Amino acid sequence: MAPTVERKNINLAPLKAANVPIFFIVGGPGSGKGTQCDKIVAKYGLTHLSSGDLLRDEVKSGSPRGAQLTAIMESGALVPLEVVLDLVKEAMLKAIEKGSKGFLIDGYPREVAQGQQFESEIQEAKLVLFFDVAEETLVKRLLHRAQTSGRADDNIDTIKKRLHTFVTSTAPVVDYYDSKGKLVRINAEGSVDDIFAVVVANLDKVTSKI
Ligand SMILES: Nc1ncnc2c1ncn2[C@@H]1O[C@H](COP(=O)(O)OP(=O)(O)OP(=O)(O)O)[C@@H](O)[C@H]1O
Ligand SMILES: Nc1ncnc2c1ncn2[C@H]1C[C@H](O)[C@@H](COP(=O)(O)O)O1
Ligand SMILES: [Mg+2]
Repeated sequence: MAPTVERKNINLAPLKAANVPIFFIVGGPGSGKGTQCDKIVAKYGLTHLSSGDLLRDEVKSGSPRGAQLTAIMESGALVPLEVVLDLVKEAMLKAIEKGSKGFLIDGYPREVAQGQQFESEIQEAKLVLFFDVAEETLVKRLLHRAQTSGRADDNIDTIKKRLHTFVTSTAPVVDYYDSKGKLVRINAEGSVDDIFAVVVANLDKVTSKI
């Protein structure tokens, strides 16, 4: 049963007024979103917000909402839109207070409605970076990560469910932003550095300096 979602009345004015660039980072589980975001942050100084990390922090906080999230995340399903969007908004506002010059929203949107709601309430994404990786490679990477990550969802059963969720719910996000001319499809099978070179070539096209 989805958690009853208490909506928070979040004042977005400071975020909207800042009007900083926002990039959505999309890709299957294990596609390298976090890895590439770390490198983008080091080069451009943007703020990296991983929706998965924000949810794991909420779980760690011991809040009643966090307890409900654990079961959903371990099942490989998506957390309700309202929950994850409120967490992202709150984190963005905190970062704006600290002078953020822009955002990498990693792991969001995971369904088209998420992207539409974010963009209607906050602002449009400048670009959507999609890290395109074959399922076989994703599974190999996640099973390797499982050896050290300690993540409850890094196990073959949950990995398979997360892959199914990606295909059914998130793949349409790729088509949606492609149809809007916002998608950058990046073959992310190669080395971290080779992929990052393609990321930089695309980010530099959009903003001479972010
Ligand atoms: N280009 C690459 N080649 C090989 N391994 C990679 C590459 N990019 C990332 N990895 C490794 O694959 C695993 C998953 O990477 P990462 O955590 O960045 O993916 P993610 O898309 O953020 O995954 P999740 O959605 O599960 O958070 C990590 O162990 C990472 O070190
Ligand atoms: N944007 C999201 N919407 C719904 N659920 C989400 C979102 N981002 C993360 N989640 C849940 C479902 C994922 O399997 C887990 C872990 O996310 P990850 O980006 O793989 O760390 O959290
Ligand atoms: Mg990640």
